[in-house]
Amino acid sequence: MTKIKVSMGTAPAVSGSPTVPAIELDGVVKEYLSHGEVVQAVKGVTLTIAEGEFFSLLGPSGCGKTTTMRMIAGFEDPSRGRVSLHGRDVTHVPPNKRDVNMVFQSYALFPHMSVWENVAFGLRRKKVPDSEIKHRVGEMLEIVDLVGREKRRPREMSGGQQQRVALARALVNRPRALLLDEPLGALDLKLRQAMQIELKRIQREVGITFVYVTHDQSEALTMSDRIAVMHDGLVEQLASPREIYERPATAFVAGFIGTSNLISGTVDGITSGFAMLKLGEGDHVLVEGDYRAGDPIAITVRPEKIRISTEEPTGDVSVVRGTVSEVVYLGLYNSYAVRLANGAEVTVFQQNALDSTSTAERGDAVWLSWQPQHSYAIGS
Ligand SMILES: Nc1ncnc2c1ncn2[C@@H]1O[C@H](COP(=O)(O)OP(=O)(O)OP(=O)(O)O)[C@@H](O)[C@H]1O
Repeated sequence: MTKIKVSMGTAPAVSGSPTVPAIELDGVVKEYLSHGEVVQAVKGVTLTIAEGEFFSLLGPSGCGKTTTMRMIAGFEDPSRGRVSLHGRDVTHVPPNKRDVNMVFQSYALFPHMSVWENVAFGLRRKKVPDSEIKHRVGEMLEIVDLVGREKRRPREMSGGQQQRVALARALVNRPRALLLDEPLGALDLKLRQAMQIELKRIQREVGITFVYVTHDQSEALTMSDRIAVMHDGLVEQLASPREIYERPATAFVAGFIGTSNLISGTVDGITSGFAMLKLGEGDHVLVEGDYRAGDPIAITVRPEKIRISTEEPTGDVSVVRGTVSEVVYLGLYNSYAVRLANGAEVTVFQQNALDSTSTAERGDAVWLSWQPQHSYAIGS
C-alpha cells in the first residue's frame, strides 16, 4: 500500500508549539441529578494529553470514560474544573467551535450516499472548493484503504469498511484531535483485531491526537502510547501500556488488566537487600524496595513470570510451594491453577515451547518461583 503523509491543517503559532499539550483536563468533575440524587460520573480528573499521542481511556462500564470524553468534545459541561485544547480554555465552548471530531460506535453514515459523498459531506457544507474536496477525499480514502470503493453505499460494505468510512469522514475535516468512543465495539473479534492495527497505522500516518475510549484492555494495550485506567469516576493509573501491565499501581488495575496474582502479608525480614514475605514453611517471596519487618505489603505477579517445577529452585528467587489443582491446555501455553498452603490460588502460564519439559499434572506437589523484580508492590 502507498504511504502518504498528510498535513492536518495549519495551527496557530502559539498552539503549534510542541510544548503546548493537545488536551488538558484540570480537576474535572461531572455531576448529574438522577431521581433527586446527585450522581458523580466523574469525580475529579486531571490529565494532559500530548500532541500526536494515541491516548486511551480504559475502564469497566460505568467508570466515567464516556462522560470524560464528552466533556473533551463539548457535549457535556463539566460541573467543576477546566478543559483546555491546544492551550485554549474551552470549558464552555460549544462542540462545533472546538477543532475536535468524534467517531462513535454506530458509524452514523448516510445510507443513501456513496462512500465518496459520505466523506465529502462535511467539506461540501463548509463550501470548500470542488478541486480541494476532490484532493482531500481522495487522499483520505487512500489512507483508510478504500480506493476503488468510492461508489458503494454503506450497506454494500462490511462493518470494518463502514468504520473506515466514518474515520475518513471525521479526518477529512482535519481536526486537531479525534475522539473515538468504542468505535470497534460492533465488530467481531477478528475484524476488531485487524482494525486495531489499521487504526494505529492511520493515526501514525495522519499524526494527529487520538483519544480512544474502550473497556477492552487488549485493545488499549495494542494501540495506545499511554492509557488512563479509570475506576469509579477517577483515574487510577496513567502510564504506558507496558508500565500498566508490568507495574500496576493498584489492585484494581492489576485485576482489570490481564490476569494477575495478588499476594499480601507482612514483611518478615530483610534478606540479600530484599524484603521477605513468608507464606508458609519453606516459602518466601522477595520484594525490591525500602521495607522494614512488620510492614504490611501486597504484591502482584503476572502468571507468565512464574516458573512451575517439580524440583526445588535455587538462587535469589521467590519460592512458593503448592499443589496443582487444575491444568488447562490453551495451545500456545498451559494455564495452571496452584493452591498454596494458605488456601490462596495462584495462576501460572507456561509456554508450550519445543523444549518444554514441564509435566506437572493435577494433584502434583510443585514449586513456583519468580525473580524478585517481578513482584510489584501495589497500593490498595
Ligand atoms: N445523563 C446522565 N444522567 C445520570 N447519570 C448518568 C448520565 N450519564 C452518565 N451517568 C452515570 O455516570 C456514570 C458514568 O457513565 P459513563 O457513561 O461515563 O461510563 P462509561 O465508563 O463510559 O461506561 P460505558 O462503557 O458503559 O459507556 C454511570 O454510573 C452512569 O450511570
